[in-house]
Amino acid sequence: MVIIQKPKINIAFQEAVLKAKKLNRPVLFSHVRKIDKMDPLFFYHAGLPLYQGERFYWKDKGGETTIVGIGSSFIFRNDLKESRFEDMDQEWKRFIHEAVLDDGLSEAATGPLIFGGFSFDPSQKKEVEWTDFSQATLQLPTFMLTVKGDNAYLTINILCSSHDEEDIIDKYIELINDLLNQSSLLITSQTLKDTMEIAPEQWKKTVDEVVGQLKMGEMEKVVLARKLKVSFEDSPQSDFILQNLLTQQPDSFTFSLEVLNSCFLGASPERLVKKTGEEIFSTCLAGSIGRGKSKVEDRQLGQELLADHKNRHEHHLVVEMIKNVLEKYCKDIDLPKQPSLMKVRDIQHLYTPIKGKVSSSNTSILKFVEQLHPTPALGGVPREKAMESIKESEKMDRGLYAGPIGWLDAKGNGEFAVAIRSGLINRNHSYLYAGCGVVSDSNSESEYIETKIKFRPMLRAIGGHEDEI
Ligand SMILES: C=C(O[C@H]1C=CC=C(C(=O)O)[C@@H]1O)C(=O)O
Repeated sequence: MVIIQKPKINIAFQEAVLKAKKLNRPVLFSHVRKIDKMDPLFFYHAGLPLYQGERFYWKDKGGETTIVGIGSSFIFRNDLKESRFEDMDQEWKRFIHEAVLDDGLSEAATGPLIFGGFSFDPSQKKEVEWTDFSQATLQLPTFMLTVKGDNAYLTINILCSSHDEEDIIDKYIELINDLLNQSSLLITSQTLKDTMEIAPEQWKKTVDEVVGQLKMGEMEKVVLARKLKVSFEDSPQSDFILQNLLTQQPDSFTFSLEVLNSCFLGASPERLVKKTGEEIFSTCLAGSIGRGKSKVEDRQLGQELLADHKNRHEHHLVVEMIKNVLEKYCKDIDLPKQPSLMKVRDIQHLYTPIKGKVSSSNTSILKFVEQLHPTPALGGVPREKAMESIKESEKMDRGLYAGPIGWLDAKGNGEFAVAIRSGLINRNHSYLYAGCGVVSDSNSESEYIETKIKFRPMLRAIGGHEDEI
């Protein structure tokens, strides 16, 4: 059963081949077509086993856009500490400038785009479990499904060389049809062997020490994180975890980035930035409390959070910083005066959305990512001192946890979430991460409990139970 029809190609393809000849290097040919709607997870799963280690999944928070990539036509990596955002932006611009786009549809989130993540702190000493990732790792998928509302699109990205024949496109279409025809959504679960909190007592002591420094006025806020190590009988499949995240955390950004033998995935409530033409959206999310067992208790907890001085202070620092960045590049800033509540399954947060209009619409989203990361929701205030404190006191490599994860297209539009409520799968192990904002009146025991709550979404999704920690 053929699912996707062969295109009537195509002058554009011939143009790409001619360009490759002239430039004497491969040139990207990108073709987009509308297809019948399908389950994005089915598409992701169809990438196995051929494209194991070369897949990604992205669903935005409102569920308006889902983008899934299988196969990697090109992988952009960067390990430079200071300039990774700027370099990535330049490299992508150069690459896309030479490309030949056959995208008459030209819808956002279709056509050539790169998806991936940036590490939290490139100056942190890399731990072995993060070996497969660079400080910036973004994939240009070979096959990409975009689902927006009732519409679905397939993008095919081919790196053409001078001697490619036109029928290469037919071969790609045959391949994707074969993969889809052979696939089913039979996803196997996995058995957890062991769950281990890494040095929890030491972590509490560290929080106390940092609180001491905050009281002396050395800093205003530091976000401290810790990790859980989980062992499995066999190497866990990201498909299973992703399926769980999608059903268990429907109101979050859901992402998966498979690279070689690793997969980084999660369900984050926090947008870092979205850019659509001149419109910029960001989110201030900081200050947390659990969910109530009843509606009444839940509402009471929410009111308690809204009135809590410590949490309001933590939140205010994030609002100020994001506002300052947006004011540098945008006009018509829209910022509510008071935070509201964002409720997800296990936790509720203080939440302030912020938007503006960028003065120059060809400013790439990566400019905003560079300026915003890390906000004080993940780093602290002042930024540099807090980053040093995190590096010194956490004694772990956050890797992509708490970093920006998302996509950008040929026009520099896109969306990045903050990769929290996330974890890394590496062979038979999984590493889950959770952190919390520490201010001068923080209490280490309450912060510890807060991180326990923040582990829950991933722990549940990998097949574990919250009582295990
Ligand atoms: C650092 C995390 O959460 C951040 C985002 C929202 C609320 C936070 C808080 O209340 O501390 C944190 O700043 C995490 O989930 O690992």
